[in-house]
Amino acid sequence: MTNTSNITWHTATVTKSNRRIKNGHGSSVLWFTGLSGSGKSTIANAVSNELHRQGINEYVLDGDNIRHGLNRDLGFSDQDRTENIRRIGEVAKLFVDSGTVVTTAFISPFRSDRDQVRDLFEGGEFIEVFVDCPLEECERRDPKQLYAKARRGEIKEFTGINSPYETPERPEITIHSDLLTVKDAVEQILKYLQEKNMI
Ligand SMILES: Nc1ncnc2c1ncn2[C@@H]1O[C@H](COP(=O)(O)OS(=O)(=O)O)[C@@H](OP(=O)(O)O)[C@H]1O
Ligand SMILES: Nc1ncnc2c1ncn2[C@@H]1O[C@H](COP(=O)(O)OP(=O)(O)O)[C@@H](O)[C@H]1O
Repeated sequence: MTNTSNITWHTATVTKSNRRIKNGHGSSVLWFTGLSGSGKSTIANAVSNELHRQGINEYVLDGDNIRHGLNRDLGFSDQDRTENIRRIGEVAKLFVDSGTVVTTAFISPFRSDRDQVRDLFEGGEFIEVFVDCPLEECERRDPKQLYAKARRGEIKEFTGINSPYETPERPEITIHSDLLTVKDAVEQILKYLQEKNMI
C-alpha cells in the first residue's frame, strides 16, 4: 500500500516555528477518545469555543462530520476504524503544522492506532484526552439513540456493545464526564495547556 518511491519531500520555507511566533501561541492536538455518548464532541467544541474566545487559532475535527466527507468510504470494521484514525492523524498533523490547536473527537477504540498517531508528533504536541464515562451512563444519555438500535441488533459492531474499546493506559488528561460539568472539563483542559505553555 505504501508508495513513496518516486515522490520527493518538499521542505516548506515558512515553518511551524515561524507560524507559532506569529500567532503568539503553540500548536498541538487534543486527541479526545472515549465511548459514543461519553462527551467527546461536546467537550471538544466547548474547548474550541473558549480557545477562539481567547484569540487562539483552533479547529475541531469531528467523527460524524469527517465520515460524511474525507472518510465517507469507511465503515466500522476494525480495519476501517484503523484507516479512519490513520487519516485523521495525518490531517491533525497538518493542522498542528499550520499553527492551530486542533481538537479531534473520534472514538478511536484501538490503543495501537492511537499510539501510531502519537508517533507522528513531536514531544508534547499530542495530548490524549480520555473522556472516561461508564457504558451505563453513555447508554442512558444515548443522544443519537444508537445504543438502543445496537441493543435491538440493528447496528453491527457498535463500540461497547459488540465491538471493543481499549481504554488508554497513560492519557495526558482524563475527564470523568459522568462527574464533571462541561465547564469544569474545559477548565481542566485549559489549565493543562497553560501549564505546558501551549497557550
Ligand atoms: N458501529 C458503530 N460504532 C460506533 N459508532 C458508530 C457506529 N455506527 C455509527 N456510529 C456513529 O459514528 C461515530 C463514530 O465514528 P468515529 O469515526 O469516531 O469511530 S472510530 O473512531 O472509527 O471508531 C459515533 O459518533 P459519537 O457518538 O460522536 O462517538 C456514532 O455516532
Ligand atoms: N459532563 C458532561 N460532559 C459532556 N457531555 C455531557 C456531560 N453531561 C451530559 N452530557 C451530554 O452527553 C451527551 C454527549 O454526547 P456527545 O458529545 O455527542 O458525545 P460523543 O461525541 O462522545 O459521542 C450530550 O448530549 C451532552 O449534552
